[in-house]
Amino acid sequence: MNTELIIGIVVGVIVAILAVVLIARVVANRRRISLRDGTSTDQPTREVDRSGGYQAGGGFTFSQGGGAGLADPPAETTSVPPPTVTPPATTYERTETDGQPGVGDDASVPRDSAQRGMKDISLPDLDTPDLDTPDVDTTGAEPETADTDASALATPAPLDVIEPVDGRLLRLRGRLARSQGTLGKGVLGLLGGGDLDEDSWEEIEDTLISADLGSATTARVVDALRTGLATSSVRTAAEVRALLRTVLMAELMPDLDRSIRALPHAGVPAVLLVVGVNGTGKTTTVGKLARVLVADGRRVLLGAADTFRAAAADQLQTWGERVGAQTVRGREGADPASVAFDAVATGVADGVDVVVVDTAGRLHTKTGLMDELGKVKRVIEKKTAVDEVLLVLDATTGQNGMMQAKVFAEVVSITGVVLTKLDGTAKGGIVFHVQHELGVPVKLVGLGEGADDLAPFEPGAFVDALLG
Ligand SMILES: Nc1nc2c(ncn2[C@@H]2O[C@H](COP(=O)(O)OP(=O)(O)OP(=O)(O)O)[C@@H](O)[C@H]2O)c(=O)[nH]1
Repeated sequence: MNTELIIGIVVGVIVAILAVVLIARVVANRRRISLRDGTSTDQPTREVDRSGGYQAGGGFTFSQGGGAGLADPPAETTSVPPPTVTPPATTYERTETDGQPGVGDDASVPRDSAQRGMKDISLPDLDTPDLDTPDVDTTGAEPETADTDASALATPAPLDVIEPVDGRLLRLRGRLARSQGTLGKGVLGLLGGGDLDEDSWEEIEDTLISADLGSATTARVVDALRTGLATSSVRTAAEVRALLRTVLMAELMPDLDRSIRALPHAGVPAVLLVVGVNGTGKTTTVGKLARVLVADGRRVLLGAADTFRAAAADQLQTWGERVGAQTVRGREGADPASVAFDAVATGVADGVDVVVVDTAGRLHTKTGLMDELGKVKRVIEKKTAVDEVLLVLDATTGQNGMMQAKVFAEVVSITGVVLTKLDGTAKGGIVFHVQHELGVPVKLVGLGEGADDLAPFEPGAFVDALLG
């Protein structure tokens, strides 16, 4: 046997031994992963921000639409540096006091209103000549019973000063602190707590489910974590955190277009329809969004198509007066579609940049909701396209919120989600769930009752806040 052959055999044996050792390590890692030999999660290498640390780096991004549901990319974008103005403490009446809002049979009647019954909700007569009128200002079209009133800047209320300067999101630090507890600390604690056997993985699954990630997302996250831990040399708390961050980021679909289609196009205003169950924060969100748009130099008109509750229109008008946005409202109990139509017609005639229409979500059957919202959208579209349909979901309602989302998604084509009250829940996981279920991005988050407590949703900042 010559020397070369011997060397070849020796090298081959060494390579084979190394391969066997490597495979054995991977298999062993899959079975048992211990993080004890690294830095413990009890002693994190980075300083934990107990405040929650939700700090989106950028501002709001607006784009041109051209009709809700169109896949065209935005033609123009602009960023608004977030204002730092500290708003006056403003609290609005909570309409639900005895349970979570819902759609269908579980939707409860608000204590302050029962003005409009289901008999008023009928399918629209799309051939109504008034609604087909191309320009309400020249023809005097007045659809149905709208009896609208455009109340504008003439109101005596002083305008809010909304300064488009940095700092808004810094002020929102700490609002997600409770979410961290469950998702971030919970999962990181389990991952770093010692040997990961099947019981540990079940606990991790339970933690993710209880944070409202939903079963499908939870299964994917757990699978990705198991694979990541088995195939990489993750040992320290920092490495575990980095792996969890990567896995959660991937689940948040960071590449989705989260710009708000609020810029005018082809000489007509952008139209945003804001929908959702009563009490989720629709009117508040419309008001907060109007402030951001006005701060960006846009002329904004608000449409109070929530005619179910008189206080809702008052509330919206107050927001409008504070920021200098015109409000078109109807009389109590008026046909919401007519009010929406009048608002959009007024916006077109006045040459505003964006019309934001607030709607009622207080309907007791899915059919009623479908009739009303479908009608509102169709009637607006007789005037111009609806660029954005924002579904407002209350993050504190958890799975009930998901059920609402599905019902609304069946009724109108949702283009974005606003998740409110994230400041008051340990269930931030609904962000993951809702995006996967609806296939539309969470675009905005509400992090408090204050006028400036609305933030653009940024996956990276959100995950960082969850992980602490
Ligand atoms: N903590 C917190 N509260 C919020 C947030 N957004 C709205 N709210 C509060 O939620 C309550 C309901 O808000 P509204 O804007 O009236 O809700 P709505 O969906 O318009 O309700 P209806 O007009 O009854 O259909 C109010 O007390 C708001 O201040 C948020 O992001 N965080």
